Amino acid sequence: MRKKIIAGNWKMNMTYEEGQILTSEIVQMAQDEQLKDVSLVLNPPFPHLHVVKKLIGGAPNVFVGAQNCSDKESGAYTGEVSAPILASFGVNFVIIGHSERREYFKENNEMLTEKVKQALAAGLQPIFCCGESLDIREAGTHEPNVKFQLTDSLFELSAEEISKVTIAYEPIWAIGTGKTASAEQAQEMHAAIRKHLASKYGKEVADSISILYGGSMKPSNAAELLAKPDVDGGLIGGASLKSRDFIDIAKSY
Ligand SMILES: O=C[C@H](O)COP(=O)(O)O
Repeated sequence: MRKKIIAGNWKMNMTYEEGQILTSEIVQMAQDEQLKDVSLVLNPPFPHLHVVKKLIGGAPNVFVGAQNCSDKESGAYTGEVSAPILASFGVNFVIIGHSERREYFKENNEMLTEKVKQALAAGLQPIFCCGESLDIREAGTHEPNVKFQLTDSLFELSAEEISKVTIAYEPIWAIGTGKTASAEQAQEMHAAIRKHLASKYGKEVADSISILYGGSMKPSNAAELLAKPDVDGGLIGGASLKSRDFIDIAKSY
C-alpha cells in the first residue's frame, strides 16, 4: 500500500501571522477520521518552519517540509540552508527540483542529485519534482523528457535510497495556470514514471514509491485525478493557501 500524500507548497507566500493561522486551521481539520490515512505535508518558506513544526505538535498525519535545501552539507554558502540544519529543526520532507527552482535559479540535474543525497543523508524525505514544458508536451516528447530527468538525477541512488523518495510529476504548463492535466494525461505519465523506475529498481520498489501530481489541483478536480491508480497524492500550490481547499483536496481520495 503506497502512502497517500497531500503536500502544500506555499511558495513565497504567507506572513508570519498568516502562516500560523493557516497551520492551526489545517491541524484542527486534519483530525477528521476521513484523513487518518493521508499524510498532509506543509511546505512553508524557511522562516516559518520552526513555528509550523510547533503548531503541528503531535498531530499524527501532519508533517512539515521545506521547499529547497542546499547541495552542500555545511560551510560558507551565504543564504543557503542545508539538509542537516532542516533536520535539526524537526523538518520531515524537502521539495527538490521544483520547476521554479530549475528555471529561476538554474538548478540542473547534477545539482539535484547532490540535493537528494544531502536530504537522504540527513534523514529527510525528498519530494523530487519532474515535468515538461508546454513546447515539449506539444512536440510529443514529454515521456522521454521526464524519464531523462529521473535517470539523470536519481538513478545513481541505491534501491534502499530511492524507496525513501517521493516523486512529484508537475507539467509546467499546468502550474499556476488554472490549466490542469486531464486525469488521463496524469495517469499516463505516472504509469510511465513507475514503469521507468521498475526498469531500474524492479517492480516491487517502483510499486512502493508514491507519485504525486502537481499543477492547478483544486477541490473541483482532485477526486478525478486521485482516483487514477498511479496518482498517489498531490503537490498543491495556490489551493494550499486556503485551509478549506487544502483539506477538501485531501478528502477527495
Ligand atoms: O508545487 C506546486 C505546484 O507548482 C503547483 O502549483 P499550483 O497548484 O498553484 O498550480
